[in-house]
Amino acid sequence: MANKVIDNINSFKVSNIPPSAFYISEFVSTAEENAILSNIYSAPKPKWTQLSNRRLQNWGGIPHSKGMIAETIPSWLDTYLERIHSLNVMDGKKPNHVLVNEYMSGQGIMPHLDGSLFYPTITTISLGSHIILKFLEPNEDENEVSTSHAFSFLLEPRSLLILQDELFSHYLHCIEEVTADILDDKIANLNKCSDTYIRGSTVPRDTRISLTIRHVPKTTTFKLNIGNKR
Ligand SMILES: O=C(O)CCC(=O)C(=O)O
Ligand SMILES: [Fe+2]
Repeated sequence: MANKVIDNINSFKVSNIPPSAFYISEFVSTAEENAILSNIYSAPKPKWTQLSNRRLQNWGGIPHSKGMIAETIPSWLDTYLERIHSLNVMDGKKPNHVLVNEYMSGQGIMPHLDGSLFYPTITTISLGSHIILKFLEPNEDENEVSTSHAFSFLLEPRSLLILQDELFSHYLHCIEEVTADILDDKIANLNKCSDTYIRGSTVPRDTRISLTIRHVPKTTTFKLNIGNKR
């Protein structure tokens, strides 16, 4: 299948929610999905970092508040950074970092903000399984930290999600630790998903790999002075 042609990103904007989210279903083809998954799963074991509820891989370097020592991103992965770069959603900056997260069915991620280190655009490619990404509004209560469920996105396998503005900086996001998702009224992008996903139905989860693709500022590269006689 040929690449999806995207000439106007605004036609992918998710409506009726605060700014800004763009959702592109079938951003990568099934053949591309299989190729990416096979490259991720053929990485050596030490490439994985095991957390208590999921495991991850870093590509492009380890981000740090002082910057990042840039590592070359292999071409099987860089293709997708180029494809996202061509959408021009990062102010001309090329994405240079990929966080791979693996979630088995029943695994998730706690509510969080991604933090100011990353340029305020997050892009996520989902592979292998759908998932529901929940957005939580922080409540203005000085005595108690609490949130309320604002809306959700259904992230289909092979889709791309782009988050900016308040969806980056104000609303927390999380993935619940469940083995099946109910497609409830809170899902804001269902009209942009395949019609196999029917509102009200329950969809079992499989293992999902996500690629969170971002621009990390302040990168440096190590320069080796080999044979430098003085
Ligand atoms: O897997 C996802 O879609 C979300 C991952 C995430 O929120 C993060 O890595 O900060
Ligand atoms: Fe996040």
